[in-house]
Amino acid sequence: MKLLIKGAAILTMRHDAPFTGDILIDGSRIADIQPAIRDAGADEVIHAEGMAAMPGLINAHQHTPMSLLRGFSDDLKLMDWLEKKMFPAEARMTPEDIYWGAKLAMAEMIRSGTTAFADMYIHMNEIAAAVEETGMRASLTRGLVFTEDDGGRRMAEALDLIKRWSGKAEGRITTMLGPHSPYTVPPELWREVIRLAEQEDIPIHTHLAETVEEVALIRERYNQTPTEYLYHLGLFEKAHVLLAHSVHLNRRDIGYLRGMRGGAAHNPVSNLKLGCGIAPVSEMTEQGIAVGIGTDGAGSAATLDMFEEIRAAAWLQKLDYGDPAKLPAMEALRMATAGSASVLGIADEVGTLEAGKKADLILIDLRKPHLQPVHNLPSLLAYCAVGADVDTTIVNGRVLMRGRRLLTIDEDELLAQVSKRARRIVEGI
Ligand SMILES: CSC[C@H]1O[C@@H](n2cnc3c(O)ncnc32)[C@H](O)[C@@H]1O
Ligand SMILES: [Zn+2]
Repeated sequence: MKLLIKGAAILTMRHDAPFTGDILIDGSRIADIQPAIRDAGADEVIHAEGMAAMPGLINAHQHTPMSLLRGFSDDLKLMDWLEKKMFPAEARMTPEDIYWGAKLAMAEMIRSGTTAFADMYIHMNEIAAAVEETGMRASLTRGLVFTEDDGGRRMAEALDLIKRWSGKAEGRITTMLGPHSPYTVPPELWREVIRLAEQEDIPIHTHLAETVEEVALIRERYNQTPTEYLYHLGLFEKAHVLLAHSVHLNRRDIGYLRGMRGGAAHNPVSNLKLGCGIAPVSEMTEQGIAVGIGTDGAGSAATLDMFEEIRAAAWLQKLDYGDPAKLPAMEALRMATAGSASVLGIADEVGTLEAGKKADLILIDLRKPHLQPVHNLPSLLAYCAVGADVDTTIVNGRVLMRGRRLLTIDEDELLAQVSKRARRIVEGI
């Protein structure tokens, strides 16, 4: 199947300068990308004059089923929010709830231009099934919270996920191991996970240094910063690691991350809403550490619109330094595409628009008052666009949304399932 996109304003992310041109997709990959592609023998043509084409956004840290908990509990400190509200609600979620919650998140992501995401949660078989059906790309992780002995059940589930789903759904699914954080997993289990990750070459997805309370707790327990603690366990040397949040890192901590495989997933809106702080993403990138952008779950972030995150990331760096030159538009867009792809370990395949790469891309309709005139395309996309401006979403060469109509999800059925399940889960909590 050959699909030709004609006349778009193309931002490849490999080069800074946009150009007007055509993109030829053959099967799951980009076959050609040029100012004009003639006689390509395409089965289908999308006329994209007036639209921008860019790589699909990659949400580098998510808990998809938490979309069921959106708006249920806000304005609390992280630990209160997790322990008093989220954990009790999650304990009530059935595998079917997880499936529909994940699908709700995927509908929102496809609608707002996200083509791939990294997810950490429970009941991962149901999430994997939803990924297979919706056509998205995902890195899936069974979250491991070892607050009490569970006889190794959670670890067995984590390994089962990896065995069952790595490389599945036409190669759209990858997997990681997911020790939740330095404060919910004891050192002996961290050692076991790191040993396994090194031995089997499995990446690790974790939360790091999200709050000052976490920093104080790890200081009290181990007399180290959270980053120092994981460094001394050998984490950054032995595995590819996805570090969600990474807010409270000092200069020495950033030094421990230099040369690591993977990188940090910056979650600016969640950090703002939970009052956590501003992650030192400019220092990290200056030190050669890859940084991607994610939303965190909709329970903390509110929406899964990556355009909001791109904007928040840029605003926060400018504010933090009192310098509007910090995190310019192009760099913020690159963070949410190529940066996230590096953190997920899929940068060879996605994150930029290039012949030979997987065809994960979006078309944004610029024919709107808030997106005119087009003086500078990266500036419009980073500072003015919203998820609802996305017209078309393509993953692995397959069109998942066209003209804002979802093609792999029955939204009426989805919304009916979600409303009845969400009410039952939170009742009385
Ligand atoms: C065991 S699956 C993942 C686990 O993470 C919880 N979670 C959601 N948001 C955050 C956050 O910002 N920091 C730490 N943990 C978070 C979620 O509720 C799941 O229980
Ligand atoms: Zn999280």
